[in-house]
Amino acid sequence: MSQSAELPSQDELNYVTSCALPTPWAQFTLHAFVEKATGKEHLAMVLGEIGDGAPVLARVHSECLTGDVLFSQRCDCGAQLEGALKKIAEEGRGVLLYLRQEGRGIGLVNKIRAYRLQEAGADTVQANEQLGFKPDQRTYGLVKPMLEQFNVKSLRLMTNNPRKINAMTNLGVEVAERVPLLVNRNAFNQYYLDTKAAKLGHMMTPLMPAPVEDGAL
Ligand SMILES: Nc1nc2c(ncn2[C@@H]2O[C@H](COP(=O)(O)OP(=O)(O)OP(=O)(O)O)[C@@H](O)[C@H]2O)c(=O)[nH]1
Ligand SMILES: [Zn+2]
Repeated sequence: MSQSAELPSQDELNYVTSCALPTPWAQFTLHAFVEKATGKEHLAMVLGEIGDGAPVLARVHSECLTGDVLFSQRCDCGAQLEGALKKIAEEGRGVLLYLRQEGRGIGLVNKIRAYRLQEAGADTVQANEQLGFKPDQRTYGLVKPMLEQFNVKSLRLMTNNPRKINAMTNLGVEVAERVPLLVNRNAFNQYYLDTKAAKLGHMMTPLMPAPVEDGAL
């Protein structure tokens, strides 16, 4: 996505269709969008009446195929995805946007390259930089037109990432409340989570300054 994608515009996105999506926790409605510039297919999972003006429990989730689908313990993405859907189901109302910006925007193959550099000693930020990328290449401009589709203007946003909250505010999407989403800290991802807290500003307490031991991954 270009910088101009930060500007809210329905012109960037086609709303296509929807279907029922039963999950272990609730039956959501799955909505499909196509980004005009890239052809990328973005998704929204909706539960309950979200267009009534009251702040909506929401997760803006960036694709992580390894964590969301392949059960990777290197990160917290899969557990955050499940945790967010469970919370929405418990309340009976909410939305999860699934944005196709894998690997903080560098793509799946490059993320695997970055993981290999991390096995050689780089942290998650250094690995991106060694590959010539910014630590986080993501943009959130599509969130605005996706939410407009459902008449949602205010979020109770499940995130630990202050830059995501700022991005929403800059788009004109109100974050009425931040809901922490601290799940699945484990031996394989504690250094990654601590690096996110120390270098990317994520709101979680760094506990382990030392890197993962050789051979742990
Ligand atoms: N480049 C890169 N991307 C990663 C790495 N680990 C996870 N990701 C990607 O990071 C994205 C998730 O970002 P996070 O920083 O974990 O979380 P966040 O979405 O910014 O913040 P939260 O809302 O608190 O979850 C997904 O797109 C993952 O594929 C990594 O080591 N390198
Ligand atoms: Zn992940």
